[in-house]
Amino acid sequence: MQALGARRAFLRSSFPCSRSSSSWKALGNCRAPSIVRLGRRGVGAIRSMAYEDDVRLAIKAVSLASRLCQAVQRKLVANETQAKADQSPVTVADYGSQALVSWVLERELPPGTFHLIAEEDSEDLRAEDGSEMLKRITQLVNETIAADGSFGSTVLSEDDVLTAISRGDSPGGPSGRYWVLDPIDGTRGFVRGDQYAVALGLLDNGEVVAGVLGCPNLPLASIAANGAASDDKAVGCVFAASRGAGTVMQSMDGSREAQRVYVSSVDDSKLAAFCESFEAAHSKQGLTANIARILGVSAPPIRIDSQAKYGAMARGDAVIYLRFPHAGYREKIWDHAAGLIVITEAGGEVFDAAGKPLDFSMGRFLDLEKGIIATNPSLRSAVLAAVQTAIKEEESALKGVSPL
Ligand SMILES: Nc1ncnc2c1ncn2[C@@H]1O[C@H](COP(=O)(O)OS(=O)(=O)O)[C@@H](OP(=O)(O)O)[C@H]1O
Ligand SMILES: [Mg+2]
Repeated sequence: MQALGARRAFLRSSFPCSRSSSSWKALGNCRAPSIVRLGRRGVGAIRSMAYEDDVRLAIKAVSLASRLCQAVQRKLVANETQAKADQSPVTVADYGSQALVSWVLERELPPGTFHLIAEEDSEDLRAEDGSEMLKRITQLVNETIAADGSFGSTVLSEDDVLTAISRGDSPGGPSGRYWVLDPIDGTRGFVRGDQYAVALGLLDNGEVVAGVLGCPNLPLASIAANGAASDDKAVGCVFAASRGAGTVMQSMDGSREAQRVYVSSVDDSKLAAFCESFEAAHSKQGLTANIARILGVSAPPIRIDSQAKYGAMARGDAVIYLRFPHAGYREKIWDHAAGLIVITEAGGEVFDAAGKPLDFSMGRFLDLEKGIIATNPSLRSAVLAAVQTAIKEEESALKGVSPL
């Protein structure tokens, strides 16, 4: 059995102290919180300390998985893609990412406390024709662990990899702690060579309390549609947030220090930029264009795959996020858990088309009213009103009657 002291020692050796002045870095100072340092942040800051170790561990797990994904994306070969039952592409990286995150969390968390809700399962890999892919995944996982250097001479067997992937089958629910993982969110973007995210959230009694987004292909510089093109071409961002502690962004390779990021405070919707899914099949782009028209938004939409959108918005690249899946689609909690807290801790709000908060307490799915919206508090009521007007117009058009 692993002692808690040993776990803390691992986390500290994995995330050495930093000299940054950001409040997040204060959490990494390897000292107990003092009442003086908490200052006016008060109870919020105290609550955040409850998830300090969890966030460090999540950053470690997501960073490892992001490195595996980045390596695979850079040399993606055709035979590493197979069709899932729903026809979306799944690659060795999806499985490798899930295996790594699951393995790291299980290894470091106190025994009996690890529960994971994750997108992939191991069924296809256990079938006879999955054996080549399993071999390749195991090799990738072991290469990533060896290159990291902080796990000694650990080597995972194929069985270890299958077990780690299978751990993601938790049903979730309203009580207890659940980790929520999308090992590659935006698989289509990943395969296309565009944006994707490794998204890991933590639920405590049905609420998202911490989240980390690894965005290996996202530029560190702003991608705002109307911003000047940056000379900074570096990519690879990690966003981390926990309740009451704010959101930070750091570079994936550790070359740039973590900095606090904030949702834009723009309060005139005409000056707002909005982001949405890259894939028209994933969100109604006609509806979002109408919402933008009602709001007077003139900037073109920023279309990016995955929860990289939430990360980009958390640092101010866009101030409105709109997602309206076509009829019949049920949202999964792993597509929004990490992104939600990255946005809310950066000062934004996330809600559905009825203005209600998202409910993560009902298992693997979110049941919500028609869509997901994020923006800042100043724009909330205008955006919600525009969404509701546009939905009414859409419904009327479908019925062939005037909305008035
Ligand atoms: N039909 C349909 N409608 C709505 N959403 C769907 C649909 N199919 C898939 N998905 C989910 O969308 C996830 C990708 O997120 P985005 O839609 O934001 O990105 S993208 O535009 O697809 O690139 C994507 O996440 P991954 O499966 O992890 O890639 C899916 O969970
Ligand atoms: Mg996803």
